[in-house]
Amino acid sequence: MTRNPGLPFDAAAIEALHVDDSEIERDIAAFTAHPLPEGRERANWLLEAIACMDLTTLAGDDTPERVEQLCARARAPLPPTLLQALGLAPGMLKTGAVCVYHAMIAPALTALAGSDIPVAAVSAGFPAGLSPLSTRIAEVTESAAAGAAEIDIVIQRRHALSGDWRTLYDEVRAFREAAGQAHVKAILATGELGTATRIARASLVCIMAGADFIKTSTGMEKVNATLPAGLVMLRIIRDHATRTGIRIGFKPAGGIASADQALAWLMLVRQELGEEWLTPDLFRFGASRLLDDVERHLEAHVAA
Ligand SMILES: O=C[C@H](O)COP(=O)(O)O
Repeated sequence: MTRNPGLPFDAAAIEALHVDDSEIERDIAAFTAHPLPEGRERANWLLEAIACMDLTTLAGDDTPERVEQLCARARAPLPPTLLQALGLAPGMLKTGAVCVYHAMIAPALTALAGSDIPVAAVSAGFPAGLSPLSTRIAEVTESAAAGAAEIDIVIQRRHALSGDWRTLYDEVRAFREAAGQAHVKAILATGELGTATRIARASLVCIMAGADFIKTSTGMEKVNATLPAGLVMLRIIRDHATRTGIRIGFKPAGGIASADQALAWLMLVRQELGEEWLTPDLFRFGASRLLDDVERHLEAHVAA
């Protein structure tokens, strides 16, 4: 996975960003008019969705046993018979990562020992990001020290809502430093940011501050991952890659529970960034329920 070195804070570049909400809605309407892949192509994309999935459990009643079961599923996401029917050898398919709260990092690491599946931990006051900055930084430090290879930090929405981009930049930069060698995914909570321009600016600020990935949502907002918000983020990632040559990852998360939703996200990323972005290094789904529906659709494909 590539590391984002970040850029110095650039107020002028942030203020210069304006995105027309109606233009985004229009572009999404045109995109959704295209049919989704069918047949074997559809099955192949669904397998890619599994490989790019951060298989997630973020519940107050999580236990080590539940996390062990999740990790077993991350190692072997589909039943052997289905895998075989799809032409894949045992062990050829795994999820991109397992995503848990800090308290579940240790059981996840134990359950994933010997595999190369990374543990991602949500952090920085997840899901609202409203605890003191020192507490949020310490949480990131502790999760990295506990062995999380990826840290999903949430931004404090009020900085974006009030246009305090410097404070947002400084905080994400501090999380980046606290994460050490771990990769940082910055969660924007786009459903709470209100406008396309704000989503674009928050995306750019997190990228400037050194986020390796930008992620739509925590899964806990009233509005989670939406295609219009995703489109805005993808275009910021594209512009950044054009200007700097640095590839930032993208993680839609929250409410993505059906195979058709997953396919739509994959096709949107392919349209905006190209197929080279559709690898676990640059693209992840954050999802707690998606795998069940993807499995059902693959079973139906094999049975057809
Ligand atoms: O980061 C991942 C999200 O919390 C997952 O949301 P979900 O439970 O709606 O799939």
